[in-house]
Amino acid sequence: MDQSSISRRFSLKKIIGQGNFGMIYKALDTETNQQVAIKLIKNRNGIHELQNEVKMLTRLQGGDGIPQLIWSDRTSNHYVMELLGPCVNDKFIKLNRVMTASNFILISEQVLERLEFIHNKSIIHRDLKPHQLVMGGPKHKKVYLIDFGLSKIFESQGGKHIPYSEGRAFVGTFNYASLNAHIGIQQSRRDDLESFCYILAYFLTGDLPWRTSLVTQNEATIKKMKLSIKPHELFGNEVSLGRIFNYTRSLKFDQKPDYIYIKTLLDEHKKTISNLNNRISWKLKRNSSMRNKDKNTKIRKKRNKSVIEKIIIELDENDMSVTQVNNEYPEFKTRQRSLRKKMISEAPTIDSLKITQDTSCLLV
Ligand SMILES: Nc1ncnc2c1ncn2[C@@H]1O[C@H](COP(=O)(O)OP(=O)(O)OP(=O)(O)O)[C@@H](O)[C@H]1O
Repeated sequence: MDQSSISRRFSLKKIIGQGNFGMIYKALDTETNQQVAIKLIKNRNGIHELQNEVKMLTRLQGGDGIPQLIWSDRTSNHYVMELLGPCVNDKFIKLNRVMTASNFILISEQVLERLEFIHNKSIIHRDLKPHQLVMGGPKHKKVYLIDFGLSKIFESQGGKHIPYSEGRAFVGTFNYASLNAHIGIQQSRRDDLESFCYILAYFLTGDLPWRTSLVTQNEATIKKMKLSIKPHELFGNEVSLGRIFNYTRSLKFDQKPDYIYIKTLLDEHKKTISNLNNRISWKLKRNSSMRNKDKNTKIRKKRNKSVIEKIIIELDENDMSVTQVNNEYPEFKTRQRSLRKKMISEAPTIDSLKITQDTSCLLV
């Protein structure tokens, strides 16, 4: 399908999200009369990530909690996918970073399932963070994993794992990256699982040890803190969660994680929860036994941040929660240059979006 037919088929409505690379638009698919989401790169530098994302999503199609790809083209600066609901992190922030114990376990289990699925498809995510978890499916009750722009295939069809290497450029997000990612070791399945642990700690306690002050919000300090971090500093008395962290840190570079073992540890945590719901719900009941906030007051650090500091950290207005990608990153550097050149010359820019008077947009 060429650019003109896509402009006839999809009518852009409004911006519903944006990240480093892309703008996400809500749009109407006039062929099916369905609401869809269109990811359009902000500028031509994002073309590599977009192309990579389409490749990964194509491989992952059909997976539970993976956005359905509706339209894509190798040379285009956008692709169309199913429209999802609110971002889990936005919901969490709106609730003053308090998550019910029930939501916590349901979300954790689903994220683990997504990771096992993508790993079984030979893909590592490499940029896992709460911002990449979006509610979707019927009544928005399911957790979807999004943003595969930095993902990578870690094994060949014959099952040969990518080789261990050091001195890699950092790729990912400082607040949630594994220690090895900071050190420059080639990432593998274990790194996704370590990021998973940081997400768990963030949802459980409302913060991460390096996220509590602007003084610690720099890469060198985050890396230093991750070097010596102990499970109880992340998870307090939640021993089974701490054991997940220890396990992920013990994994060898090319080792297949034992997802069943991790699930067993999540189950142990689950047993301590009363009032367990079977579906994720964002209606916060004032029932202390359901609130991680009350359960984990000890590890919720006393927050005596200044108002400005609080705003900067909580809105993730510093770079530590923003995806970092080095333009010199080898994978993007070694892409077929001819194809790259072709895409860059053909790809329309965001300027080619015309906003019509009724504030809906059209791709022209
Ligand atoms: N299919 C979708 N339906 C609804 N909202 C979406 C969809 N995809 C993404 N979003 C929203 O848009 C936001 C940005 O999307 P995404 O993370 O893919 O962009 P990005 O530019 O790759 O971000 P990053 O800077 O993390 O790399 C998400 O956090 C989410 O809130």
